[in-house]
Amino acid sequence: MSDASLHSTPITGAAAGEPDLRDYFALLKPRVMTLVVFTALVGLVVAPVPVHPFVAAVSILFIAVGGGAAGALNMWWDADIDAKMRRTERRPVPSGRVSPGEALGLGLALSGISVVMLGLASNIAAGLFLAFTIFFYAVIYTMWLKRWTPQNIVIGGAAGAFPPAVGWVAATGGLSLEPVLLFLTVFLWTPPHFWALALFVKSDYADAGVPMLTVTHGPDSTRRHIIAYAVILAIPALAIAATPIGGPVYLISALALNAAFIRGAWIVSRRSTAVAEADHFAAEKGLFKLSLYYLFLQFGALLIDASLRSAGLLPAWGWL
Ligand code: HEM
Ligand SMILES: CC(C)=CCC/C(C)=C/CC/C(C)=C/COP(=O)(O)OP(=O)(O)O
Repeated sequence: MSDASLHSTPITGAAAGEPDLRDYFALLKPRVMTLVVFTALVGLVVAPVPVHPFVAAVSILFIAVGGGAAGALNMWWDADIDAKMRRTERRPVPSGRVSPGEALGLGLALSGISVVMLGLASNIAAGLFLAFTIFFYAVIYTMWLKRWTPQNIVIGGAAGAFPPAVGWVAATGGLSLEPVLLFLTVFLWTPPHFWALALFVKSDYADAGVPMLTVTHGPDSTRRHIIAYAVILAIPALAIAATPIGGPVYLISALALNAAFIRGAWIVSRRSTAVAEADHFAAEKGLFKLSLYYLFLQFGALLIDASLRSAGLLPAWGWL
């Protein structure tokens, strides 16, 4: 048996059952990927080069397939960790309903298909960028950083931040300031998004031996990190408002959402574990939820400004 298959030995027995299509779909991490794919869609739509709707739809479809492929590779490699955490123990591989080989095969096949199809549908640069993104999540983050350093989320978070830039490259064939700012926004958003959650599922990571910041540096340090990232995040998020893809709707949303996110992070940063435990981590759970609304609404606002612009209702905008 290879190292890799040893690494992802599934639980068998009572927990195991016959797989159905839903198990294979679950390997693609569909819920998390919806937001990833939405950010890629926005990157593609707000780019200054108009894309034929069919090409746009096919490109987004294969970015979604690529994201799913990366999820399957992550679930293949992480089956041993997932088996030790309550949140993840019922996933298809640790529960024994899907074999590690099937998860690996699906991940590799969908990676190949998505990269080639995105390259054909849009351009080679976008295909290569998607391949790099899948590699970054499956290999750099999952196989290397996640088990090695508490900075796993910070560095590995880049994988989840590439998709809007992949969408932009699919439309334009190149990069500029705007996709870099979109990247930075998701990149700096990821640590507070994840650490807020890690504060209330801390014991799970400790049990699985994953060196999350909450485990290695403790909750107080994690709380300070959360407020620091929330404040720095506002810089690229607000800078986008000053570029040609910004607009009044984005500007107002960015001001309101960043203020709300900083406020939520500030409240979390001022709490002790004892206070948090007393109210069942209400503020931490609230911040995690807010993080999801934050990204969805911020990117949604860019779509609204782009629609206003293409309807001729918004003059040229931006000074960056
Ligand atoms: C290294 C980076 C990240 C880590 C470690 C992380 C971790 C997590 C975890 C552990 C959850 C809990 C629920 C679940 O397992 O589904 C979650 C939920 C979620 N994450 Fe992240 N996340 C990361 C990046 C991202 C990115 C880049 C996006 C989107 C742009 C995203 C979107 C979501 C969404 C939409 C949910 C809610 C899913 C649901 O409702 O079940 N995450 N994340
Ligand atoms: C287009 C493309 C290739 C996109 C990839 C997007 C990407 C990197 C998303 C990361 C989000 C995610 C599921 C993190 C979970 O981390 P984890 O695996 O440590 O969490 P877990 O404990 O839930 O498994």
